[in-house]
Amino acid sequence: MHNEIEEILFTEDEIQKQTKELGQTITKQFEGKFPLAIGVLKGAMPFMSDLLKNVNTHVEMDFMDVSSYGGGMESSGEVRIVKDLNTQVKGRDLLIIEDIIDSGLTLGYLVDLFKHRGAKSITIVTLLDKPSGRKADVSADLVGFEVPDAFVVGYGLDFEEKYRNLPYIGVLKPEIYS
Ligand SMILES: O=P(O)(O)OC[C@H]1O[C@H](OP(=O)(O)OP(=O)(O)O)[C@H](O)[C@@H]1O
Ligand code: HPA
Ligand SMILES: [Mg+2]
Repeated sequence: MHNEIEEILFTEDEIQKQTKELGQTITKQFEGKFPLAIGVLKGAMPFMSDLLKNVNTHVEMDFMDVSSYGGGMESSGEVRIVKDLNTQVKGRDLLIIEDIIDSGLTLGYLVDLFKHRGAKSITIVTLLDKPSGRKADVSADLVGFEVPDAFVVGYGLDFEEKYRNLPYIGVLKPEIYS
């Protein structure tokens, strides 16, 4: 698996350090509130797990499974709900947790949906931001790292459902996806 990676962009240590800082910021922002932390499956799972261990105030957790890449490298442009929340968002402070914002179509869809459902506030935290990919006018409130215009894998991010279990973020060797 590791020999299929061309370059490591962010090491496990760098991710852990950044995650700790994001956790501290979120702690300050939500102290005394009881936000609903929404992990966007599947990609956000490792980041959500590490991030929330660094948040020192009460949070409720829920998950939404949406998919638009179907395993490949291009968004179909159609966001499909695979699993909805179990929790009502009306009147709640939401913390949406993403692994990456690329075209922004996934996040744009979720923000519209949660506004429509009557969320009190929506805060977005993403481990990675790829501004060069943007098609929808959305941005995160908190960003771990900015990534260049490349398809990245690891730490939750997949190519054809593989590489999510890498402990770092990297770029695949071209022969893997060509
Ligand atoms: O900004 P966008 O272009 O919409 O891309 C970002 C979204 O795409 C990926 O999810 P994907 O649909 O691949 O599902 P997965 O998390 O199960 O891999 C990623 O985890 C984000 O949720
Ligand atoms: O660069 C990416 N890698 C993996 N999944 C993704 N989903 C959107 N962009 C990406
Ligand atoms: Mg994916």
